[in-house]
Amino acid sequence: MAARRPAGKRRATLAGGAELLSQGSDGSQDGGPSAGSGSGASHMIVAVRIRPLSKEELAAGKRSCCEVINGNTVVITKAAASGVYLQSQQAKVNEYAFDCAFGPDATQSQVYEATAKPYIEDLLSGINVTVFAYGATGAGKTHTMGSSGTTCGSGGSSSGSGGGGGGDEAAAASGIMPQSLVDVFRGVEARRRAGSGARAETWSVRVSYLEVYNEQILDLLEPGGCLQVCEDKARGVVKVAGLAERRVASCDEVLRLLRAGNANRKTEATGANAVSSRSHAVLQVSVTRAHHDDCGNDVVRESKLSLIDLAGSERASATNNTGALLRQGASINKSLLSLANCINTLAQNAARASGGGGGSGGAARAPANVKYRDSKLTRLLKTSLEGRCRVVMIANLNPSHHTYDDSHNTLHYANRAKDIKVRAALSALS
Ligand SMILES: Nc1ncnc2c1ncn2[C@@H]1O[C@H](COP(=O)(O)OP(=O)(O)OP(=O)(O)O)[C@@H](O)[C@H]1O
Repeated sequence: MAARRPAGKRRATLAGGAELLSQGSDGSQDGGPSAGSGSGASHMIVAVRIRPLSKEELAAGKRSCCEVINGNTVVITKAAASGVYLQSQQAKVNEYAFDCAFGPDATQSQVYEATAKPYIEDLLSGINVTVFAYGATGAGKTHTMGSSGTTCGSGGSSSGSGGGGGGDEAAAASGIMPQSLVDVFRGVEARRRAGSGARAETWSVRVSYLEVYNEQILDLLEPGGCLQVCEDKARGVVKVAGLAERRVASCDEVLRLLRAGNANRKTEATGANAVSSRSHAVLQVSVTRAHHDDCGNDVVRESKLSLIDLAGSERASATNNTGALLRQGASINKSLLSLANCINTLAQNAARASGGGGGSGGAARAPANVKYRDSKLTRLLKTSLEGRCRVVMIANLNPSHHTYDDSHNTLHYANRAKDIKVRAALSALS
């Protein structure tokens, strides 16, 4: 389903040393997840998912303003105001092409298989992988990520048979998180069996779960005070000091932790969603492989899968929020705005590095400074966005013509994100 990449790619280097893969002069895009494996160059995969209108929305007369064509293009239409004569008020149709796009009938497993699934092998080879869901409030991010923590059944057990058809079906119905976890444990188990010979490999999986709420980082597994982000520049890693990590042996165990963590997560009923996530939630799954090399030295390699359910972007006028909800909304929007700014700067730097403009007027200029420090969210995502990582962004849309502006903004945002190129590298040895 992902668009394939034609030849003719160019490379450039970002501030901070991240290597970018620039867009071809013909505007062609790099390949989708299926194109990336090992430590080769790849870009940020951007997918769009349009959720179905609910019965209530249909009964209230809401109609869809966007559709998917050709498996990768979203067409969004702004209806003309009735009885208008001005050109500016007439119907507008815009088209945006992505790596893949899913309409309201797409299943959870179709979305997973075309986005995150191909990168699980990369994770097990030592490459960091980040998947995040973006979109307005009520657009379907939590549904897509499966972050409400449904079961993955016996298919997710690292010590199980690897079969567990019923469990697999349950996971497949439950979004990116459970489906990724099933494949992580299955892959670890396969490698454990294959590597249990001469080199005495050991594998372990640990998880942490945090939220960024009102610009504070809070541990969802062991609630307490606010935590600080710290950066190990030498190793190019960002860490959260004091964050609890639990060693886990199965997918079901992770989902139990996820459900317990969700009980601590901030959700509220807003004007736009009855159960609106008011924080950005980050589930990190660290996979560690330890073995002896040919000289008998201990070698430890760790890679992280970061699964992120962002809080919804929202317009105060649409949500009718007041007081604390309004302040939360402002904080959510601030961090999403700083994420958008980082994405814009990275995209401009990529365009400049390729001589493709980005406002530079031709000659390549030094890359602009990317303002990761503007929010906790961008500080956390720094290493994910600037390279050494596989990144998947799934932009979610509520198709209602009432939320046209939100959907159009989301498409615009996702379209910018398409231009960020990241290069995966084997994670630093720990
Ligand atoms: N693909 C889908 N198929 C069926 N129902 C969906 C789909 N996506 C979302 N929904 C439903 O739409 C509603 C809003 O979805 P969800 O809670 O995932 O939105 P959200 O983007 O996470 O919102 P917020 O940012 O406010 O937390 C929920 O009732 C959810 O079950």
